[in-house]
Amino acid sequence: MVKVAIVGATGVVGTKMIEMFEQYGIKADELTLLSSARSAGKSLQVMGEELTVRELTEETPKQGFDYVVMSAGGSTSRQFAPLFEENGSIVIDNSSQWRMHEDIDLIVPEINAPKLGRKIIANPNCSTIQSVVALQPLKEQFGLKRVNYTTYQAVSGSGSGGLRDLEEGARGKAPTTYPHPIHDNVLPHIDVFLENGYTKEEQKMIDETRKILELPDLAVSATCVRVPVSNSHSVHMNVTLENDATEEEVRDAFRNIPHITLVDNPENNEYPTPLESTGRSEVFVGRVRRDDSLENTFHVWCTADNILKGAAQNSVQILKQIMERE
Ligand SMILES: NC(=O)C1=CN([C@@H]2O[C@H](COP(=O)(O)OP(=O)(O)OC[C@H]3O[C@@H](n4cnc5c(N)ncnc54)[C@H](OP(=O)(O)O)[C@@H]3O)[C@@H](O)[C@H]2O)C=CC1
Ligand SMILES: N[C@@H](CC(=O)OP(=O)(O)O)C(=O)O
Repeated sequence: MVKVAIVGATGVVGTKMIEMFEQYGIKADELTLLSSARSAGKSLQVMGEELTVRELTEETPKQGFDYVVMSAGGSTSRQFAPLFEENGSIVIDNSSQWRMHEDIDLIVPEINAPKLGRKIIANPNCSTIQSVVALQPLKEQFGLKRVNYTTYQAVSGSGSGGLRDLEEGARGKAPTTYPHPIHDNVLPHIDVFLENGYTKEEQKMIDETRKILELPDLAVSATCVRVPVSNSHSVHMNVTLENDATEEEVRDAFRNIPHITLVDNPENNEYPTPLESTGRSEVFVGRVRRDDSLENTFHVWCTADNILKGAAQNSVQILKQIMERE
């Protein structure tokens, strides 16, 4: 009897998580949907069945779940993930709370697998996931020396509040999630500002890239920007390789990888866009070109569905990876 719980089931990520369970054929004999008191009692359709959402309380972890997938924010994960772990559950956590802890695995299934030292497994930051998926073949074929990211992040990354600010902002309503209007605007500000002048989102991209790619000394920098796009993040990567390559060799590194789609025909106006990435499982790359201002350096443009590959899909892939191993 396999018991699975989804915490944050009513959120933007949680709702997609339910769809991903179906798509990835996750077999649960008992599925429990959890939220805060706000949504408890609500009904959600899961694989043709109506399930009632229940409130997550300190008693819930004692119910003996085998697997728990959490996407309910950092403070909920901080409080509850260890309680689930103590009660024997394997927890896949979508928040940034545990990612950089030394004994916590930070997993992108196309790149690495959990060692399961701890029963909490962290799902990386959304912009980082799509970026490392694109960087991995370059690392394998040419070696990586340096990466500079600039992101163009969709409002769905801020959950239902971000989507509301964009939609209602178009009708002149003041924002409640962002400090400035996002409609007709661009904000060089995602997550909180740190003492070093970077935002936490930028620092997450730097730290998590090094951890996932197992390159602790990789030179990485990032500027993260919120744009008035509903869904799918775009990342511009300026990548310096250890060994030089031609533009075509860099493009070839992306070809024939099932989870990467190369779209790079500028002569026909063909390149990845967030609109085309939405609803798709792969990471898209294109606009590959040499950066003549630095040795062995290339520009790569990358888009992906931040709620799918950046969150729900990656978490469910981790769950499947673990279930198939056990
Ligand atoms: N990998 C990544 O980069 C990403 C990670 N995330 C993570 O997932 C989280 C949720 O994102 P998203 O779905 O977009 O946000 P939403 O605001 O759309 O949804 C939040 C969900 O969390 C639930 N929740 C909030 N507080 C509690 C609580 N105390 N106990 C139980 N449930 C609670 C909400 O329940 P209710 O309906 O009752 O309010 C709701 O289901 C983020 O905060 C982030 O940590 C999100 C996007 C990308
Ligand atoms: N920060 C991401 C979403 C998110 O929740 O990220 P994290 O899990 O790293 O806090 C965005 O706003 O697009």
